[in-house]
Amino acid sequence: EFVAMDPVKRLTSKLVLMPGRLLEQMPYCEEKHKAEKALSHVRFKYETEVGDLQVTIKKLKMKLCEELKPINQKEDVTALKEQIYDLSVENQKLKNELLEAQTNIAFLRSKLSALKCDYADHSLNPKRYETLVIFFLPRSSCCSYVNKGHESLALHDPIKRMIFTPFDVHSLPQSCFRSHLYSVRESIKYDSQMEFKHQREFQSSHGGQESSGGDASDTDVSPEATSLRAPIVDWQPPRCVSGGSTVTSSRKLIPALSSQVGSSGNTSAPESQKVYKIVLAGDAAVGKTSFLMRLCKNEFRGDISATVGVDCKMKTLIVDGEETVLQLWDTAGLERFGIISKSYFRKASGVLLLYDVTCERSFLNVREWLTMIEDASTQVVPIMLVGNKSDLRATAASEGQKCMPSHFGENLARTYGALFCETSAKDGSNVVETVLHLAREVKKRTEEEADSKAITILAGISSKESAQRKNCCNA
Ligand SMILES: Nc1nc2c(ncn2[C@@H]2O[C@H](COP(=O)(O)OP(=O)(O)OP(=O)(O)O)[C@@H](O)[C@H]2O)c(=O)[nH]1
Repeated sequence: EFVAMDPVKRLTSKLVLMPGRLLEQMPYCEEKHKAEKALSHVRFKYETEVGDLQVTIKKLKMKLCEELKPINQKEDVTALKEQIYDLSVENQKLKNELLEAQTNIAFLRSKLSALKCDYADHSLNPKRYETLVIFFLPRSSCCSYVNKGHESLALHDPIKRMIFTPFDVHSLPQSCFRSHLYSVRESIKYDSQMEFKHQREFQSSHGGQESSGGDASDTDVSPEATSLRAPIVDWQPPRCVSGGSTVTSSRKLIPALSSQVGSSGNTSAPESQKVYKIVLAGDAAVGKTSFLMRLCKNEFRGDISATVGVDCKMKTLIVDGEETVLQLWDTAGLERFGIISKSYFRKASGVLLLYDVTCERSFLNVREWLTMIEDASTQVVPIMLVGNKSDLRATAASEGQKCMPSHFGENLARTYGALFCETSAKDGSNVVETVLHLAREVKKRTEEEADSKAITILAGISSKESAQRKNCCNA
C-alpha cells in the first residue's frame, strides 16, 4: 500500500511519523554520543601512550646502539689486529722470498760476470795468440807448436791447447817467453795458485830471468812472478810528463819512460822479488782502464769499452834506485760495491782511487769507495786519490759543467789520510808520477811493517833466551 502511494504522499506520511520516531530514539542517541565521547577519549589516550612508547623505544634503541658501539669497536680492533698479524706474517714471508731471490740474482750476476770475463778472454786471446804465433813463425824455426804439427790446434784454438796441455809451454823457445807469449797462457788462469806455482817452477828452471826489453805494451794479465816482463821505469826525482800527445793509437813512449826503458837491460831480479798489488777503483767511466793503458802501453783510446770483471797488468818501476814490481788490477766501475770488486781490495798493497774531475757524482762517491776499501781490506792500505781527466776541466767549465776544483780533492784526501794527484790519461800528465808516489808509499809501509814484525820476533826470541838463562841460573 505504501509502495503504491505516490511519492508526495509517501513523503508527507514520513514527515508525520518522524517526531514520534525521534522521540523514541532520544535516549539511545545520548548513550551513543556518550559512548562515542568515551571512545574517542580512550582512543586519544591510547594514541598518546603509543606515541610516548614509540619515543621511549627510539630513545632506548639509541641508548642500546651507543652501548653496543664500543663492543663493536673492540671486535673490529681484534679483527683488525688479526688481519695485521696475518699480513705481517705474509709480508715477512715475501721479504724472505725477496731476499732469497736477491741473493740468487747476486750469485747469478757474479757468475755471469765471470762467464763474461771468460768469454772476453776467449775472444781476445786467440787473436792475440795468433798475432804472436805469426810474429814468431819466421823467427823461430824451432817453435815446437809449428814443428810438431800442431799448427791447426795452435792457430784455431790456442786457448784450449794451452789449457789441456799446460806443460807443453816448457817446450816453447825462450824467445816466446821473452816476447810474452807465456803471458797469454797465464792470462787464462791468473787467479790459480797452481798456475802461479807452476810458473815459478818454470822461472827457476829458466834461471829466473826474463828480458823486459821489449815493447812497453806487453804487460797484460800475468801473475806475480812475471814482473820482469814489464817495462821498467826508473824514477829518481819526480818528473812531470808533458801533455804533448793527445789521442794516439801508435805506441809512443813518454819521455820519462823512453829514457828508462832502455835501462831495463838490468832485467835480472831475484825470484823472491816482492810484487805489490795495486787496485784501481772508482766509478764507471772515470778512466781507470785508460789510466792503466797510458801507464803500461803509453796509449790513449777514445773508444774504450767498459771493463767486464777485472783486468790485470804488470809494471816494473825503479823507485829510489830499487826495482819495484807492481801488479795493477783494473776493476769494473759498473760493479760498484759488488762482491767481485770488494774481494780485490782484501790483499791490496795500495789503491789508486780515481774520480772524474768533470763529474761531480764520481767525486761524491769517493767517500763510499773509501769506506768500502776500509771495510774490505785487512790492514791500513795506502790510497792515492786521483782526479782524472784534468785535460777536460777547462772545456767543461766553459760549457757550464760543474767541475771539481783541485782543492776539493786535496781536502778530501787529507781527511782520509790519502795521497792526492790530478792526472790526464789522455795527455799522460802525472800518470807515472802518481803511480810512483803510491809505489813509494806502499814500499815504505811494507818495510815498516816488516821491521815491526822483525822487532816483535827478536823481542820474542830475546825474552825466551833470558827466560832460558834464568832457568839455567836457577838450576
Ligand atoms: N779527455 C779524457 N778522456 C778520458 C780520460 N780518461 C778516460 N777518458 C775517456 O773516458 C771514457 C771512459 O774511460 P775508461 O778508461 O773506460 O773508464 P773506466 O773507469 O775504466 O770505466 P769502467 O771500465 O766502466 O769502470 C773513455 O771514453 C775514455 O776515452 C782523460 O784523462 N781525458
